Amino acid sequence: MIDLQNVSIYYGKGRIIKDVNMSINSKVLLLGPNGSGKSTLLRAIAGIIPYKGHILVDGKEVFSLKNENILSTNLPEAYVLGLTINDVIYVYEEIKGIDKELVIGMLDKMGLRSILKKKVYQLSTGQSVIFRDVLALASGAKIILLDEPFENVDLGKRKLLAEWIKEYGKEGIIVTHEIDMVNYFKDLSTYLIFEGKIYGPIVAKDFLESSIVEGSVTGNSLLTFEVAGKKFSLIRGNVGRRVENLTSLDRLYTLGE
Ligand SMILES: Nc1ncnc2c1ncn2[C@@H]1O[C@H](COP(=O)(O)OP(=O)(O)OP(=O)(O)O)[C@@H](O)[C@H]1O
Repeated sequence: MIDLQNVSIYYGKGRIIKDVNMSINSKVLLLGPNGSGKSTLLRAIAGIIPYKGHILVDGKEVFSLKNENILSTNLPEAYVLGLTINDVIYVYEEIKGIDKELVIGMLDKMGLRSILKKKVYQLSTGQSVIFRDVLALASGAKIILLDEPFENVDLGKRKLLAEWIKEYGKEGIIVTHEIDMVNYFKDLSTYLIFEGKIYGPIVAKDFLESSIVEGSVTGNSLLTFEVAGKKFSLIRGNVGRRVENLTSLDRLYTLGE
């Protein structure tokens, strides 16, 4: 269970995350446009950056969790040391107990067995994203935080990756700014983030099937949110612009009627 209580995050004097409260005990989507604070929030939940308020993971403040409970797939040491993918898998198996056969099997299914002998810095951007996704998913972790897991991943590989994301880990947050990808997760609860404030949850299917109108709509509203001082509502039916037809999230709040 991830419990955020009055969480604010600052970079210098700028408050990027603004007094967020949310409780998560399943897998959820976190959607928001560029710069809205998605990665910042995820980093704080992972215990990487400081925050104000409380972030409790299964009742414990995230800062107090020991390193061995947390698996990061950032791999900076692997870059510096010139490790191969095989080396990294070996190290994670020895130290973190990840399922080596599962990792290799997943890479195989992605058509990426050939990367095993490559050094981490030799991977293409998409290969690197897939490898890090696979490491996280095969880690056996109960809670998995994924920041843009589909970025630079071929369209043909996205479906399989989405299936694994649904299958592995009991709880977690999947961050994306791609509305298209929400189609793979129609049953999941979805949170929206705009200008550091969280709105939701709304079921992903309802989100896709809703229309956006400007202003606060009572009665018919699935979710109301605020961007730059203006209120917008997601409503059922085909009154305004359908969310599923939008290509990107920044258009969501500029299309109010
Ligand atoms: N280290 C930092 N120092 C100062 N400001 C930062 C730092 N990292 C991020 N920011 C700022 O915080 C805001 C939120 O950034 P964040 O990376 O969390 O956004 P995001 O929602 O993940 O965006 P994207 O979809 O583009 O990845 C942005 O305005 C960004 O410029």
